[in-house]
Amino acid sequence: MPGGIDAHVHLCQDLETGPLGLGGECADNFETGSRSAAAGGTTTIITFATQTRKEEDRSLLKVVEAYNSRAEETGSYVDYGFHIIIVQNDADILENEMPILMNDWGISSCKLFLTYKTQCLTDSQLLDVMFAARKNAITTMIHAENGDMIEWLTDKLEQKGMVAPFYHALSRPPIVEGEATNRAIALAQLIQSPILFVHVGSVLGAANVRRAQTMGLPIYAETCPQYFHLTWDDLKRFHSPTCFENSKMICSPPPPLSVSDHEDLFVGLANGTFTIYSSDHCPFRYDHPHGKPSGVLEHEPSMEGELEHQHEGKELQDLLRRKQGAFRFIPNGIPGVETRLPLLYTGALAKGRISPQRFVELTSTNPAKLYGMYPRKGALMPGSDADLWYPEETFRPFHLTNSMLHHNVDYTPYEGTEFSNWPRYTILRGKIIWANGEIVGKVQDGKYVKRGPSLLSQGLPRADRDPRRVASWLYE
Ligand SMILES: NC(=O)NCCC(=O)O
Ligand SMILES: [Zn+2]
Repeated sequence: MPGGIDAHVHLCQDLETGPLGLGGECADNFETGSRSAAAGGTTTIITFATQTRKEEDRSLLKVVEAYNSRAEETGSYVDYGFHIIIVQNDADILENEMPILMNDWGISSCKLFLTYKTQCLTDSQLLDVMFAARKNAITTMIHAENGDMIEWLTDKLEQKGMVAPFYHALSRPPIVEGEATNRAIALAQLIQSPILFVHVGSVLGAANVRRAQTMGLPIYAETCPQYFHLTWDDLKRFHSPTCFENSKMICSPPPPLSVSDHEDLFVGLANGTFTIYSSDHCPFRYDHPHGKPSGVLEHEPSMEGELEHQHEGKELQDLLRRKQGAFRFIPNGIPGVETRLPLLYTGALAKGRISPQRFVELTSTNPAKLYGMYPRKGALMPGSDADLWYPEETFRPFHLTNSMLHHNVDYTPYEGTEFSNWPRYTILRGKIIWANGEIVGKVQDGKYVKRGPSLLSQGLPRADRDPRRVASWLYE
């Protein structure tokens, strides 16, 4: 199969993923994250360069340079690129720097947030950035959750003492994604802009996407393994519902309520509602004070009467065993770059839910087309990069343990899950980098990928272009 392209990987990133934009420390750098990608059959990753609202981050170009130097510091086992996360609607920057991002850096995608206090944009700010992106053939990616709903519900849950990790999902019921996808679709429709929803995790979100697609709007959606392999029950997997260890399963949007949601989402994988399948690898350690334990350490009531120095090793683990913390302070995100392809193989392809062709589209060809890398990437054709992965022809299923993985995270949400296949070889531009369970590539093998415009968003949408209904006149 063509090498996997994982278009949603957080590495070396300053992550501010709590409802108030609280940060956690990203556990993987380009060395460990790309090593994990290679071992899971992925040959290209697109990671994030993140603007903040600090004055020194006004320039998007400076942000990209800084993130690129993080990649160059260690090197990468697989090819890599960046999406730019934009959190300001600075007119000068958008006008002057977007063309340079596109033409000089080959960064043809930006990500915007409808949640997280430190990142989220208002509707008019969203329109500013989407409009600028559209004019530069840059694809807009949207994290679609209604931040105000989340914050309001979080406050109410806290007032009732419902703060354990298990309650994280109650602060983000499906309507949170439902409202935000609807709103972003309306904004995109208004200014005739293509958008891609990242990590769609609810049946409601998927239905909104499907309805927009049926109207002929250029709306695309990404989904991720956690929405097919975890449910709300996994948020109480460890010991008791109030146990802090359940923070290991916290990501946003949360896993769906039940396996019947999985079945509905599998339909979206098969019928094209979902364009791409990425990991949203967002790694936090459980044994690190700036990883998941922030959920206890940042929560004053949990820390009342505790000694200040209880921040490392066994003492930290002991604290986590005793305290439930509060989900508000737990960084959102779970690891998954290595398990992405084997999980889709096991859960969908091997079970006949999707065809081999669809598998390749979701994991490689469509991300290449969507993010301007096709046909260099995402295809087995003369002239394409020889990026491949080989599933085993006959394979004895096994149960995963975290020690088998190559990331720098001390757990996997899929501990104990049975896998019915795993890559025997991963090949990057003709060079074997993973063979028979061993990394055989070098951390300098990966190269930066300069991307072009999206192939999926070229041309105006077929939907209504009447200037009395939508602002098509903007482009005249
Ligand atoms: N998805 C998630 O829980 N973490 C990644 C950061 C984000 O929310 O975009
Ligand atoms: Zn996100």
